[in-house]
This record gives sequence, C-alpha cells and structure tokens, in this order.
Amino acid sequence: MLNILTIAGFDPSGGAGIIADLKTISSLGGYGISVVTAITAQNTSRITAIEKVSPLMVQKQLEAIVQDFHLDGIKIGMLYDREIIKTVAAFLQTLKSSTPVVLDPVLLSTSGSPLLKEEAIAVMKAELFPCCTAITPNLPEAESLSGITIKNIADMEKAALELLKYHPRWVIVKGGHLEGEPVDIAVNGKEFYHFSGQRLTRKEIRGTGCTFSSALTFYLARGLAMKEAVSRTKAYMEKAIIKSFRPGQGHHVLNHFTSLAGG
Ligand SMILES: Nc1ncnc2c1ncn2[C@@H]1O[C@H](COP(=O)(O)OP(=O)(O)O)[C@@H](O)[C@H]1O
Ligand SMILES: Cc1ncc(COP(=O)(O)OP(=O)(O)O)c(N)n1
Repeated sequence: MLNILTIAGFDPSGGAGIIADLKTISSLGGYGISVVTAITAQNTSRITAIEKVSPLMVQKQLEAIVQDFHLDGIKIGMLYDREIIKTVAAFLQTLKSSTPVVLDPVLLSTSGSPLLKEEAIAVMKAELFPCCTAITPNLPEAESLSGITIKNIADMEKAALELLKYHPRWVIVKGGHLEGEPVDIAVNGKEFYHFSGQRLTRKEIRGTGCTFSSALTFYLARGLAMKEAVSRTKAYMEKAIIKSFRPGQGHHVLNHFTSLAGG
C-alpha cells in the first residue's frame, strides 16, 4: 500500500482540508498520513476562525512521521504563514528527489477567507515551488500568483509559463472557474497538455482543490506519468462531483465513495 502524506489545514466539516485529503487517499486504496498546519472553525458555509499550529509543532509532526514511514507521495495544502512554509520547505529538502510533491497553493476559501497571509506568497514562490513536482492553482490562484488576468485557455497557458519561472517541475492550472467547459492544462516547459471535460454542475462544491491535489499525488506515487496521472485525477473528480451531496445547510461536498476503490 502507498503511504501518502498530506500537510494541510483542518476543516471540521470534512468538506476540505485534511479530512477531504484522507478520504481521497483512502478511497483510492492508499494509506493516508497527515500533518496539521492550522485549525479552522469552518462549516459548509463559512470560516469563522483560524488558529495556526506553531512551526515547531509542525516540524515535530514531520519528524515523527519520517522516523516511522517511507513516504511515497506528499500533498501540501493550507500553510497559513511564512514560518510554516519555511518549516515545510526545510523538511522537503531532506527528502529523496524522486518523491512526488504536489502543492495546492491555497490562498482563499470559497467564502473569501484568506488561508495564506499576503506576505507569505513571495516565500511560497521562492522557497516552496522549487521543491514541487507539481503546483495546482485554480484560476483565481493562478491570477494572483502570476499577475496575469485569465479569461481563457490562452491566458491559462501564459500564467502557467510565468509560474514555471519559479521552478516547480509542472504547473497544472485547473479550469473549474472558466466560463465554459472546465478545461485543465499541464505544462513543464517541454510538454504541454489540455484536459477537457464537461461542466457537470453549476453548484458550488467544497474541497475540489484539496481532492484534486490528493488524487494527483496518489497517481504520481503509483508511478504514472503526469499526463496519465492528471487524466485519472480528472476522472476521479468527475465521479465525485456527479455524486456530490449536501450534508449540512451550506455547500455541497464531494462524494468519495462512489465505487472508486482501487484507483
Ligand atoms: N462543475 C464542474 N464540472 C466538472 N468538472 C469540474 C467542475 N468544477 C471543477 N471541475 C474540475 O475539478 C477540478 C478542480 O478544479 P477547480 O474547481 O478549478 O479547483 P479549486 O477547487 O481549487 O477551485 C478540475 O479538474 C476541474 O476541471
Ligand atoms: C483547511 C482548509 N484547507 C483548504 C480549504 C480550501 O479548499 P479548496 O478545496 O481549495 O476549496 P474550497 O473548499 O474553498 O472550494 C479550506 N476551505 N479549508
């Protein structure tokens, strides 16, 4: 069984963050391990408070995990501030370069709460991006990180090329926020892929970014090439979106248990 580590924030409603990551990894047949960076008070409608975990405690969690586990893949989500980013970057530099590392550069929640402090963005680009096999911004994140306004797929490509300058191996820009069909793209400087798909719903669904990056980490850890790993991730997303449901009174959440076992 593959050991997949998620380094991310805690969302008690289970729609996003570490709980969504662990559901994704488990439903694909992986063994999920987690290191918590922040605790949010959040439900399926909104975030009301955020408390960070101290960088020392993040470091202690990481040390406890590496002393025990071989890690086949690492997904990174909410990091909250520059000290936590630096702690995670220092940890990644101690790993074998063959371990896939996928960063979902989470900036804001759907409801508009900042999940990363503004002043931490430059540190994330300079110190974390070079440690990553792939970064997976959505459209608003790709705009903020690249400074390029995105209206269409050509703009997505420009933003991806701009972000490649910070040396992640791949930039995957997700197109769920496009006006039309949700086309994702993947770029590494030499290869360039489009992943088209149908818009399956207009409903707001929680945790799509967390789930996408966790599934991608799992498939890369299985040894798939990026093109195949993203195709399978998109197929996972489509099944989980079709069966999404509304467990509380706010947004829908993804359904991870739709005969998905086995990856
Ligand atoms: N309504 C939808 N129908 C089908 N696929 C979608 C839909 N919304 C998002 N996706 C897909 O889900 C994944 C997550 O995309 P996106 O919503 O852009 O990310 P985020 O959750 O980070 O905002 C992408 O593969 C995207 O193409
Ligand atoms: C703890 C925590 N982490 C990440 C998010 C954002 O999740 P994401 O899947 O990127 O997007 P939405 O759920 O906001 O659509 C979060 N809300 N909480």
